[in-house]
Amino acid sequence: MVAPPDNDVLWARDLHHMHGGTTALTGVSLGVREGEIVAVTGPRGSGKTTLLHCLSGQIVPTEGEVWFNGASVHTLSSPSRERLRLDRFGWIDTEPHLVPELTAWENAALPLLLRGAGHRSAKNTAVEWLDRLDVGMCARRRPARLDQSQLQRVAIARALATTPQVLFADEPTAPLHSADGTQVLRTLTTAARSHQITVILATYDPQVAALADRALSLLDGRLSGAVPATADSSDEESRAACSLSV
Ligand SMILES: Nc1ncnc2c1ncn2[C@@H]1O[C@H](COP(=O)(O)OP(=O)(O)OP(=O)(O)O)[C@@H](O)[C@H]1O
Repeated sequence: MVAPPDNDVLWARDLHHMHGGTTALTGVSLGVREGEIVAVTGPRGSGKTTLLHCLSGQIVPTEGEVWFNGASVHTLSSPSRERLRLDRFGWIDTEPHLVPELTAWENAALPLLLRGAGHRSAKNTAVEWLDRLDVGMCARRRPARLDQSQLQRVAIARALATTPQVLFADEPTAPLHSADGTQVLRTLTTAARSHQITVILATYDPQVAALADRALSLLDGRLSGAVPATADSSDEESRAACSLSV
């Protein structure tokens, strides 16, 4: 095995992955620096979700290596990968997947409680993040009483509450309408920048990718291009505006 470069928080070499008989990734290599926001773009079925699952240790690639902070992930046992995900990574899915019996703040506090945080401190942190995501007023409501946008904001608060070293987001704004999705994403990227959280963001939407520092493009499981994401001046303005409150 070849050790990764020192300045990459995440590094993958020659990833191949098969789902049964379907090839999902073919020879993908990449490095991500600490605090970087990287968009993984590509059409449906191009391998974005599979790449995020391999990088976050949810699945072990059929071939290839994944390294986090200079340590190999692909050789870890399943419980060690689970521990790594709980301690260092955050995950935002397309669907929020909240626990229906818990209130919004209890959902947002859950990863902190699983890490052993005290009840009061976990609640305070969860409520702070709900406030930042404009759903503080929903803190005591259960998921059944929240709309789609509020549910996804709670899921994002839950992912950010632990201040993960790397946050993986798989089409996080797909269920939201365009303006709401853009606003949620700007809040997420601004929060990540101000807390030095590395973000790997899968999206098929070029406007979403434009909020990242850099975009990688997948096609049929292969990296087909790496381009600097082009943020326009209104994005820069909104980043500055959001940084005041997040
Ligand atoms: N669990 C699975 N079983 C069988 N094939 C799968 C499975 N998951 C993904 N695939 C296949 O692997 C390929 C890559 O899928 P993947 O979900 O990673 O792509 P994607 O770019 O994230 O697509 P989408 O945007 O639709 O989620 C596709 O051909 C898909 O049909």
